[in-house]
Amino acid sequence: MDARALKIEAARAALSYVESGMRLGIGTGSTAEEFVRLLAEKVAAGMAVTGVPTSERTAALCVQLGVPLATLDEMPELDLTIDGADEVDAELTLIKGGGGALLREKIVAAASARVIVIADRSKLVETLGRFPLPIEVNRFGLKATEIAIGRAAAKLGLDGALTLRMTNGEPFVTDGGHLILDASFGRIPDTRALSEALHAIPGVVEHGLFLELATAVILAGADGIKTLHAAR
Ligand SMILES: O=C(CO)[C@H](O)[C@H](O)COP(=O)(O)O
Repeated sequence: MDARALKIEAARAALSYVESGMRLGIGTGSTAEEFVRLLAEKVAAGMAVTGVPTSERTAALCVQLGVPLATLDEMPELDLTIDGADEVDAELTLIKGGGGALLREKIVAAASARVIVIADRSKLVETLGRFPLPIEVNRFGLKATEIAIGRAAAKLGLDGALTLRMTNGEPFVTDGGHLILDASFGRIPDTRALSEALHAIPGVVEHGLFLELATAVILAGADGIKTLHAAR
C-alpha cells in the first residue's frame, strides 16, 4: 500500500467515530485532508456536522467540498477533533506543526471532548524528536527568542539547530502571523519539562508538543489498522 492509501485508511477508520449532529474540529495536513474528502461524501449523503477548521488551508478545502463550517468563537465546545501528527509515542504524546498550523490545532484540540489522531504507522516512535520540533514565535525579538530557546534546551541537555522555516525564499508565516523555528533537538526524553521551559519564554507563542490532548491514535499500516487509546 502506498503512503496515500495508508492515510486514506486511517481517515476512513476515524470517520466511523463521527456521528450526525457533531461539532467537529478538523485538522490540517495531507492526512487530515483525506479525512475532509471522506467527510464531504458523508455530508453530501445527508450527515449533519459542523466543522471548525484548524487552518485557512483546511477551511478552503472544506468550503470547496461543501463541509459546513463555524468559527471556534461561534462553537467554542467541540465533540471531536480529527487531526494528523508528525510523530506519536506510546503515551499518545505528539509532535505536530509540520504543516505550520500547530497553534490553531492545539487551541481546537483543547476545546474538544475527544481528539483522534490519524497517521500511517511510520509516525509511531519510541521517543519523540526525530521530527524537528516546530516552535511558533513572535516576529518581534526573533534573535533574542532563539537564544532563549537554545539556553532553555541546553539546561535540559538538549542541543541542536534552530532553523527559521522558509517558503519560496521568504520566512513562512503562520495563519496567526507568526514565524516558525524548527528545532532539531533529537530525542526528547522529558517532553513535559521541555514544554514548560518553552512556555516560559515570552517570545514563544506555542510549540508542537501535544501532551495529554490525544484520546486515541489510529495508525494505518500494511497489515491494517491499529488504534492506541489514552490511559487517562
Ligand atoms: O501538524 C500538522 C500540521 O500543522 C499535521 O497534522 C502534521 O504535519 C501531519 O501532516 P501529514 O498528515 O501531511 O503528514
